[in-house]
Amino acid sequence: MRLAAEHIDWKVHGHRLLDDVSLTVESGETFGLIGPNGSGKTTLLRMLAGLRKPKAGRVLVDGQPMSAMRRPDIARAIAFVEQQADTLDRLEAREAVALGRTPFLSPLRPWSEQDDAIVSRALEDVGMRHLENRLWHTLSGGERQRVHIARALAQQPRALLLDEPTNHLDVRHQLSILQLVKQLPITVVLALHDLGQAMDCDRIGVMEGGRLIDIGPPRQVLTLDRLRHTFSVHADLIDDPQDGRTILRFRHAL
Ligand SMILES: Nc1ncnc2c1ncn2[C@@H]1O[C@H](COP(=O)(O)OP(=O)(O)OP(=O)(O)O)[C@@H](O)[C@H]1O
Repeated sequence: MRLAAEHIDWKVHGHRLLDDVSLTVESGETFGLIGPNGSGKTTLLRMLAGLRKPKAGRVLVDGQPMSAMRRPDIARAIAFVEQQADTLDRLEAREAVALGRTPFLSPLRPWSEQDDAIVSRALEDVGMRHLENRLWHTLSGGERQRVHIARALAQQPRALLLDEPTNHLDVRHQLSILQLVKQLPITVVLALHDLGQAMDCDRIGVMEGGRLIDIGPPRQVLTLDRLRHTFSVHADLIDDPQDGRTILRFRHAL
């Protein structure tokens, strides 16, 4: 699914949080959104997920204005894993993931074995099958994060939006979740703080003060100048002799 933002503005109390943001994420692409704290990444993701309507500009889903789409159609097409996702206190992990099937259920289309299989697969994909009967409040931060991701996967969306998905994860799960989402044949937009992880995206966009100031392949965008001016760090780019890939080495804050 192709997801686009056209000249999006968003203001709160006269303070402009998004300023004329235009962006197209192609079908099947893994797109990383990076930028310092407060630069507008979450706000933009919420617009792309249809949770907020832009004050000016529009969001397009396969060329169709999102504002003309029905809510259930948006819910079936786009899954969003937020940074501070809801607590699901009285639910077991499996029940929480099963919520991802909600947009597909109706009196004419009740819960089926197929839904069960999709939920099991999603739990498997995030390495949470063995904890599927655990109550939400007994899960660790990283386990909860993986349940949220599984719920989004169970939705079988055509676009998956993730706000700092690796935040609470240990290094093994960071790598496995990123590998997993990158392999998905769907459109993925990730807000990321780890610029090393951003290096693995197909393209990245840089947010600064509510504006999308650069967009392109990671190596082209993450220049030493960009790291200095937008992220206020002094870094070096080092080529890994083993596979030729670029490693970021952060030296110090400016
Ligand atoms: N409802 C709101 N009212 C006022 N200010 C808001 C509101 N929502 C967000 N902001 C402000 O808008 C700016 C952008 O916030 P946003 O959460 O989109 O940034 P971000 O790039 O995702 O940041 P982070 O990396 O810290 O998660 C911040 O300065 C934030 O304080």
